[in-house]
Parts: sequence; structure tokens; C-alpha cells
Amino acid sequence: MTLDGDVAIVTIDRPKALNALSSTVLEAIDDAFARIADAAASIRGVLVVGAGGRAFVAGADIAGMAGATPEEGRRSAELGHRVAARIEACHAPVIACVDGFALGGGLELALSCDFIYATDASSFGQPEVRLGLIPGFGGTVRLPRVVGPARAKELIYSGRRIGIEEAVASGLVVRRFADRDALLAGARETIAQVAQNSPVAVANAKRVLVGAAGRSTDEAVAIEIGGFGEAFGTDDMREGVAAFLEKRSPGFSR
Ligand SMILES: CCCCCCCCCCCCC[C@H](O)CC(=O)SCCNC(=O)CCNC(=O)[C@H](O)C(C)(C)COP(=O)(O)OP(=O)(O)OC[C@H]1O[C@@H](n2cnc3c(N)ncnc32)[C@H](O)[C@@H]1OP(=O)(O)O
Repeated sequence: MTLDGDVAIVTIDRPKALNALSSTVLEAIDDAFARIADAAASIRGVLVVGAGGRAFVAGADIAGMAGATPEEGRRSAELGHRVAARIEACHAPVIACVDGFALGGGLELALSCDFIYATDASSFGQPEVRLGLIPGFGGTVRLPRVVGPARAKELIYSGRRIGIEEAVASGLVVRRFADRDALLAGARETIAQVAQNSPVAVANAKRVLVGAAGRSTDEAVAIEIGGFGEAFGTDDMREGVAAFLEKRSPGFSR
């Protein structure tokens, strides 16, 4: 994890295995987000990227799965879900910057981020069934929320890979870019826009959005009402309203 101004960059760096997720890699991702939480006041956004130029993440480490017991499999999924929960609990927006393969646990890692930006060279899929597995890092939970249950079922049952056009059309990818440089510049531009806003309000909005995901309408509405009420107790809300009425730029908390 590196810091570039108020942007944290988490790089998955196992290019020889197309950045496949081992337990060690997952624990390192968890540690990176723990450090980001400790430095929350100075970080306005997080980019998650894959090293090597061919893959974001090509999935869980298949070599590491050989000979694993059901209990070991279950524990690895629990580890994955702990990491996903840590990412969703991050105070700042987390952008999955995909350049290349995002497959299996790689797509699931991207789905635990707030949204996905990707290059034209990227491809996405949940090929677990081709290994006699199923998604175990949130794919059956988060993919239906993003692309809809029917398209999620089609992708998970077929294990097929989709390219950038279909990924954008399905809503899986929010913005596409010609290449990695444009992707990272675009992601930084988005974080710069976020950084103009109240950090308290952005964190409040993320907490409400993540907390309401998958809930019933009544439960989600109650969570939003709670978050909206909390905003009225913040200095940033008082400053934001005052700045508008006084026709000046707000000076939000850091
Ligand atoms: C008890 C288990 C402990 C171990 C896991 C711990 C972490 C658990 C994480 C939480 C649970 C995750 C649950 C998840 O839903 C399950 C999965 O993700 S299953 C895996 C899904 N992914 C795939 O099936 C993709 C596999 N890869 C490919 O299909 C191809 O590599 C490719 C991406 C289409 C690219 O093909 P090529 O261009 O031909 O390149 P190569 O195939 O030659 O690959 C280059 C090199 O990388 C190695 N590699 C690629 N993918 C993986 C991988 N997922 N795991 C390990 N290694 C991988 C490949 O073997 C080559 O290595 P080399 O042969 O050169 O040494």
C-alpha cells in the first residue's frame, strides 16, 4: 500500500500467478486497509490495482487449493469475507481499477470495492464451476446486486468470461478507459471530485449504502433516515449550508 497525496493505492503484486489470491495476499490486503483506517483523516480515496499488466486478479490461488479439506475451504472463504467487510467498512470510496483479468475471487475483490473502473483490455467472470467450485468470496451475494440475479446466474452457471463492452452494458463497470494510464488518471480525477466534498458526509453516505445493501425496503429506508438525521448533527452540515447561503466555498473538516 502506497500513499499519493490523499489517495491510497493498494497493489496486488503476484504477477507470475496473475495476482492470484493466496491467504497471505488476502491478509496483506486486510492489513493495508487497517492502515488506511488508521490514517483516515488524510485519505480521501483508495485505488485497488493489479501489478504486472496482464491481470487485476485472476482468482484465488488454484495451486493453493489442491488437496485442501472442506474445513480449509470454508476457512479461506471466511478470510475472504473478512477482507471484503474491511473494504466495505473503509471510510473513503474504494475504486477497483481493473486492467486485464478479473476472474473468480478477483471479480469478487473488485465487487467488494465501491465500484469498478476498467481498461478496454479487461475481462470478467466467475469461472469457479469449471473447477468444481462455486464463488466463495461474495460473488453469489454482490454480483446479483450489480448485474441483476438473472445475469449473475448466467455468468456463474456458465463460468464464461465477458469483455469490457458487456461489462459496461451490464453495469458491472462504471467507466472504461483506453489503457492503464488513462484508467488511473480517471480514478484519481474521481477521488479529487470526492475530496471537494464533506469527508464526514461521504463516509456517512458509504456507511448507509453498504448497510442498506440487500436489506428490505423498510430496513434500508430506516438506515437512510438514521444517516440523514445524523448529518444534521455534524459541523460539516452546518458549514455546508452556511457556505451556500453566504455564497462561498465550504471549508469542510479534514
Ligand atoms: C483452501 C484454499 C487456500 C487457497 C486460497 C486462499 C484464498 C481464498 C480466497 C477466498 C475464496 C475465493 C473464492 C473464489 O470464488 C474461488 C476462485 O477464485 S477459483 C479461481 C478462479 N479463477 C480461475 O479459474 C482463472 C484461472 N486462470 C486462467 O484461467 C488463466 O490463467 C487465464 C486467466 C485465462 C490466463 O490464461 P493464460 O494467458 O494462458 O495464462 P496462464 O494460464 O499460463 O497463467 C499464467 C500463470 O499464472 C498462473 N495462474 C493463473 N491464474 C491462477 C490462479 N487463479 N491461481 C494460481 N495460479 C494462476 C498460471 O498457472 C500460470 O503460471 P505458470 O504455469 O506460468 O507457473
